[in-house]
Amino acid sequence: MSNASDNCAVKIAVRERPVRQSLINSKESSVIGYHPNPNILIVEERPFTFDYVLSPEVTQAQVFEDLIKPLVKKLKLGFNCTALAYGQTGTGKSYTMGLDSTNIEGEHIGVVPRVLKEIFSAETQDKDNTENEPVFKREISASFIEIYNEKVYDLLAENSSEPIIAKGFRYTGGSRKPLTDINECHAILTQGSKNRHVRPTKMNSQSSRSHAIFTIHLRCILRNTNGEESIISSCMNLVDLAGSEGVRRTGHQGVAMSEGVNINQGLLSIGKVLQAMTMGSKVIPYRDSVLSSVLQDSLNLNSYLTLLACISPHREDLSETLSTLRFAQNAKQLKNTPQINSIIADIKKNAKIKQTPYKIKPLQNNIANRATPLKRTYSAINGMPVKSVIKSNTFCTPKKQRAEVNRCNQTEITSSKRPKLSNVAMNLPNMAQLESTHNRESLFNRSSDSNGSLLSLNISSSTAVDGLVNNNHNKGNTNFSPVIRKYMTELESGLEKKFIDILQRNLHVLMPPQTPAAATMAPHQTPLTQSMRQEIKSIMKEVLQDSPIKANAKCQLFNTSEDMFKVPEVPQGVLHPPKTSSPNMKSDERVSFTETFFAGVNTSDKKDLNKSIRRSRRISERFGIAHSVIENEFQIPSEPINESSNNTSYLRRSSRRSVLQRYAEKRNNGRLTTHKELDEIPAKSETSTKTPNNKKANKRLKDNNNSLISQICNSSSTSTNAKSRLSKHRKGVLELLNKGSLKEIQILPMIGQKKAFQIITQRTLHGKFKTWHQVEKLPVWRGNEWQRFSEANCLV
Ligand SMILES: Nc1ncnc2c1ncn2[C@@H]1O[C@H](COP(=O)(O)OP(=O)(O)OP(=O)(O)O)[C@@H](O)[C@H]1O
Repeated sequence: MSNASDNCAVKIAVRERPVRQSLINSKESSVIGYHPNPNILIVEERPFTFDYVLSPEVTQAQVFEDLIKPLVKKLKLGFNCTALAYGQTGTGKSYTMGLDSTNIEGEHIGVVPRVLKEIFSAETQDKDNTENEPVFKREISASFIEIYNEKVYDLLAENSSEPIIAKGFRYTGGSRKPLTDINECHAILTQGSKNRHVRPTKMNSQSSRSHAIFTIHLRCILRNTNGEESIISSCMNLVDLAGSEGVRRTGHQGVAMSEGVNINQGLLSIGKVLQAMTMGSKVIPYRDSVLSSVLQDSLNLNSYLTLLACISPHREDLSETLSTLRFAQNAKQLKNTPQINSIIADIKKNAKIKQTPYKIKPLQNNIANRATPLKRTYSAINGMPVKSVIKSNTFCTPKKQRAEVNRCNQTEITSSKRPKLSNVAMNLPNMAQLESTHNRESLFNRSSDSNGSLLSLNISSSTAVDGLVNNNHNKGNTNFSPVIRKYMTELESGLEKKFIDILQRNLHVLMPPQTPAAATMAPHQTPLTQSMRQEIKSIMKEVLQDSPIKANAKCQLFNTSEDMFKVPEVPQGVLHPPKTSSPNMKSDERVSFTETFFAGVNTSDKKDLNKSIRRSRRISERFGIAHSVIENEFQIPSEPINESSNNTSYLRRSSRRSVLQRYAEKRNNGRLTTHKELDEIPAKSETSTKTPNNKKANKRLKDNNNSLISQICNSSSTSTNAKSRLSKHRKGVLELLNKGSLKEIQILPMIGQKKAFQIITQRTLHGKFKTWHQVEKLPVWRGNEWQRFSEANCLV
């Protein structure tokens, strides 16, 4: 057996079960091979690497020591933890987790009873250990539920045969039984295990037909020498998933078969959740099944996760074994960043904190939510790792907890060669500090670091910048200015959160350390540096772009003159109005193009301009004009302006798009291509002149597109009245939506493949769209998508 660091948030282990009794005489050799490297397992000559590889000889006690005991430590420190047993039916998941009531004592005792024993024995030790910060009170409770046929059953309830939650409802928790000693634990474990749905199958005489979740809730009330109390609450989910199974092998029919289908569906949804988490998706498909929705609070990036994949040594189980190993390997990609969120959650219980106008939770959550794999590394605050920020925001931690936080921070920083931040973690405000300030900002007040870096977010010691913050030292209450508050009430709730978040993230920029000169000035006279202006501008842009606030509001918001937001002059030679007498474009084409392209384009904004350039490409396709003509005509740069090094995504997307287009053209010609051939195809404009086959395809495509599009162009040119031109244009676009193919509809700005598909589906369902109102009411638009679509297509 190998080991992984205790600090690693995700641990993946594989355990091979012993040979089944029924096959013991077959003398068949195991399909599982072991490598000299203890982390590597070989199946059919394919190596798989895991944190722990457990052979059949590994005992239950060793499994607990290596995999679960570290989780118990984290649980006591206030982290949420999850241990998940996954694998084929009959591979020992229930045996390992200890949820099968026959193995509650002796050497075969499983994970759950061992965890409970550990918690109770640790409690006694803690009481004896005077060095630790005193735990005034510790409350342990447990809940035990199962998910059977997409319904949740409370195994500890009196009437456990009645489901408590069915699909579509949000699970809020089963009944919690308080535990005071180990005997009570055994009693509830036996009770719950007996109530589980079990059925003998061809593979396992005691096969669990449900996913079981045993949750241990721990709530510690700490009281320091001053009599101040703080609460840590955390939970540990011990999950015994039902075994994946093929109907063919279990030979099930009827109810048993539908059980199997539901089991597999639940497991599939867990796989999807883990995959979405590893990919850093914003949307995690928790709602796909009851199992994933119940595990929503434990299967996230904020908790410690140990996955135990159970496999069989038998050749007949090989495909299931490989599938389990693949599942475990995918889960290995997870990079969780656990937090002691339970303390933060408990802060709101403090009455004094409750009085503060702006909540702590949104910011904490925002930082936490940003901790996706992509964004996890740095927070917006001074490049501090998000983990450090969150941890340094925790306070009134017991000694052990603080030491743990420091250790985590230091490990992380040294490993990534970041500037030393240990003093941030060391300077955690304690309860007394909190009491003395008892305001929202105390959470963000970090002692400034020795280098005088921007770590100092101490609002009360900074000068308020241009009315942004209204300091009132006497009242001990620092707050946003009334101006900001006024506009914040106008913001939609989602935007308000975003606004607070952005402001708070940027406070260090808005409030530089007080200089002697600045101190003598009235707040509204405090000079704004160029970088501050830029920062404020970007904040405002981010916040206000979708908001209903009037344009001049931003000036009032920052109590400053309009020139702060003055846009720089249009860069020369970047984008020019159309030439009036170019032989390249027909006048009607120019009118339509100008209308479409210049609508809402802010030429001074590079980002906006780049967007427009992309749009110009789509529009040129729509008008069937070579893009080079439009580029010449309007002097649009052929490549977007480099905003920053990370702006290559556009280029990548564009090149991918062109490859796809070229591929589609080849396919239209009825020829299958290899990638090599594909690379040899010249770009679209060239193909039309060089390859006869492609020429044909191009013509066909172009004709299709342009028959509809030309109507828009022609109609625009014939009318002189702007209003009637607009209505004709709207009609033309509507016709495109009504008649266009998937590809044609995608030509429209703001319409991607998915949206085009949705529109066509709606068209098929309900018939042609007669008015724009019908289009607007389609369920395909989310948020402000409709608005953006209508603006981009000049429909308003
Ligand atoms: N490592 C092991 N050592 C000893 N016995 C084991 C081991 N693993 C499994 N077994 C035995 O194999 C049998 C099946 O195990 P178990 O019921 O835990 O499988 P399971 O994966 O939970 O199956 P299902 O998903 O169908 O519930 C049990 O009788 C158990 O005692």
